[in-house]
Amino acid sequence: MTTSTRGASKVPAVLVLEDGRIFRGRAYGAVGETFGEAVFSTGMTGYQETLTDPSYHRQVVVMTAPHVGNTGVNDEDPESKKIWVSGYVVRDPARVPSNWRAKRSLDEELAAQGVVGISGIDTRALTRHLRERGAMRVGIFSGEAIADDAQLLARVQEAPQMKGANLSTEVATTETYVVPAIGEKRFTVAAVDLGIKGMTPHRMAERGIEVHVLPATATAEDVYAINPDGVFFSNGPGDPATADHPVSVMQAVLERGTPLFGICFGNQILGRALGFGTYKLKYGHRGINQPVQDRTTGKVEVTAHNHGFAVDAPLDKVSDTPYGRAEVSHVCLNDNVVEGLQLLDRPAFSVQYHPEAAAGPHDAAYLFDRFVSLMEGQRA
Ligand SMILES: NC(=O)CC[C@H](N)C(=O)O
Repeated sequence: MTTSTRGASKVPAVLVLEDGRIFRGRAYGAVGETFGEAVFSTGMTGYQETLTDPSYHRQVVVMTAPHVGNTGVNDEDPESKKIWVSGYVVRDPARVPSNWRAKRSLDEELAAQGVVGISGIDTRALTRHLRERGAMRVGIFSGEAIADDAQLLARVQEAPQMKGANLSTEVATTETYVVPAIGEKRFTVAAVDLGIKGMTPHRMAERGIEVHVLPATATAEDVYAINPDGVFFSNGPGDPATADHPVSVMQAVLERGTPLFGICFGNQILGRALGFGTYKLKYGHRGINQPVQDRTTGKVEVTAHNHGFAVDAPLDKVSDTPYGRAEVSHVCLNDNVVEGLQLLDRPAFSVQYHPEAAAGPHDAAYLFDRFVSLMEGQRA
């Protein structure tokens, strides 16, 4: 393991928000420039899993935890093959990473993957700004990329918006691959990859499921070609209002009544498939400490979130949909945002948060068992 002290970089860097607010600090990771949607994560641990979550594609993540990089980077925790965040913002990077699994420092890893970051800025003030004004476009510029403030601001204002962005095919697999069941194989699941995290098929494999991970462009024929016991729709980046293709595939699955489970983007797609709308939250939910109530049991769980959009469905009544009755099964106790949906007449449900929870609490792991029960029910 190396003990790089690059965390104390002297290269100047500047962060420019689209509304003109500017923060000055030092380069962290790669030196250069980057653009994205500024969002904050309240997770105090699990930065490797955050960085490698494909749902963060085109987002610049601000860490509210003041110390980042303390445990370095290992080869076991990534959720995908690369870092997906488009930029990274930290208050006080670790100078000397220390952990028995660490292979290199976070600063080195960001630099090696060409991810531009900034450190040494007041992340608390930045987070409060985003919470008050809402998530917005941002640019980070370091070293020679720094120019006149007005020029940088103009470039940030030209960057693409997250609203209306269709991004799944930019992050998903292009070839189907199979994650084998661990132990005895009990079920086959077709998982439509819209930006899937590695832990999700793993949580299924642990329950005897052989998971066929299909590209985001998979058709209903592709799904049924593997003769699945259940169909899964993953998390993923972008605006669910653009996900017309997965919505139509999901409608075909609902039509046939195959057990169906969706996570995050998958929940938004179920919402749309049932005829509900989706909308952009002011600043979203990102972190591993969000309280959610499972209204089917009354239990409250602490959960991992990463979403900037949400489903617009009534909380207080059962809705009639083309696929039978549907209800909101889970709700966020901070702000009453819809966190889960379930059908009452067909074996289908979804959650807006992350029961695979890496990093994070394991309170919601029971949802994978619910999916298994639906598949068992279908066989009985
Ligand atoms: N993690 C996810 O699947 C995120 C879904 C969607 N891109 C959102 O921001 O709400």
